[in-house]
Amino acid sequence: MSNAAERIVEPGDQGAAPASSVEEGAPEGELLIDVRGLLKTFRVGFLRRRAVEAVKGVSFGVRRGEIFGFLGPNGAGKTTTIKMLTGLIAPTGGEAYLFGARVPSPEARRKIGFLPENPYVYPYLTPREFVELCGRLSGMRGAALRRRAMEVLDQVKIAYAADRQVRRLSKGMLQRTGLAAALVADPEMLILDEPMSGLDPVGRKEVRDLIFAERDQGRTIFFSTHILSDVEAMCDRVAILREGQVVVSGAIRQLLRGDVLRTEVTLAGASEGLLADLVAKGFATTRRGDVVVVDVEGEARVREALRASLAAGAQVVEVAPRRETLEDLFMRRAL
Ligand SMILES: Nc1ncnc2c1ncn2[C@@H]1O[C@H](COP(=O)(O)OP(=O)(O)OP(=O)(O)O)[C@@H](O)[C@H]1O
Repeated sequence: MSNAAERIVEPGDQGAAPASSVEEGAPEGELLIDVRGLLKTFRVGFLRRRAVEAVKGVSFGVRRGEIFGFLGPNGAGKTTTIKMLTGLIAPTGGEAYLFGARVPSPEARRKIGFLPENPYVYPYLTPREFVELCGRLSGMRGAALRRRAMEVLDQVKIAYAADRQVRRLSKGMLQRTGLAAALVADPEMLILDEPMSGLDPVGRKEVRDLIFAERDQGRTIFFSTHILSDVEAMCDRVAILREGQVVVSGAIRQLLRGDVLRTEVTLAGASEGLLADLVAKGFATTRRGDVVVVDVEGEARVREALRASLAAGAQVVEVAPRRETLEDLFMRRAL
């Protein structure tokens, strides 16, 4: 599929920085992140220097008020791109702008709350001390800082451990402390590198809700992940990265095919004879407990599967149309 709101980059296409980092047809709005043709090559090895092209001409844009997902498998270049955006490392080529200022920009950096991939939190500080320290580094002071620090610790549900030393916290608790630190200075935008990592299912849901709540408060959120369902459930727009390049970007609603791709027909009481007949007719069948699921492509084939099943005395438990998911798109485009 190709439409105006989707940009597809062919492998090897590392041309000059594009004139616009946002795909045609994307909603209007102030561009808070504007990445154009960003490149990063690392030199590795001591005696024989080898080049690792981590980011090979990445472009995308994030508008004010969006939740933007930066998606890609391990090693795709997400963290390297985020490090360049936040000024932690210098690009080898290309340009990136935050709030209209070319990075690295200390003024733009002050408007951002950043959660690194593995937040380093001083082990002998407590979450309260660490978050207050981050607030002080952002110019906050006194009672207002103390109040705000407790407020964000409470928001990320770590207030109960506010005075425990960080070295005694679990990975998920550390992640929450890092999130509180990103929020403390009331930033206009959050840049979160793998915010759900290390969290259990309840923790993931809480962080998802927190991201929605922050967006409702007017914050823009850019986060990286390799978890497709998080992106599908949360993001307005995405960029999918593979081997250092954006392979697909656009609005989730426009990227996913709205039409029915497949239908799953669930049968109870399907005899071995019926299963053999369905397989002979070219249907894929899977036994799940005491039911059988028949995977059907195309409406005419649904009727054929249903006719054969009913004629053989099976009971139809469910007929479920399946639309394209982000996982399907990812498989189609990113692998
Ligand atoms: N400092 C470095 N020196 C050499 N190579 C590096 C360095 N940092 C990253 N890389 C390489 O760059 C590539 C991209 O890594 P990066 O960490 O940006 O990927 P990622 O998409 O964030 O992956 P993950 O989801 O596993 O965190 C990888 O091949 C990685 O080994």
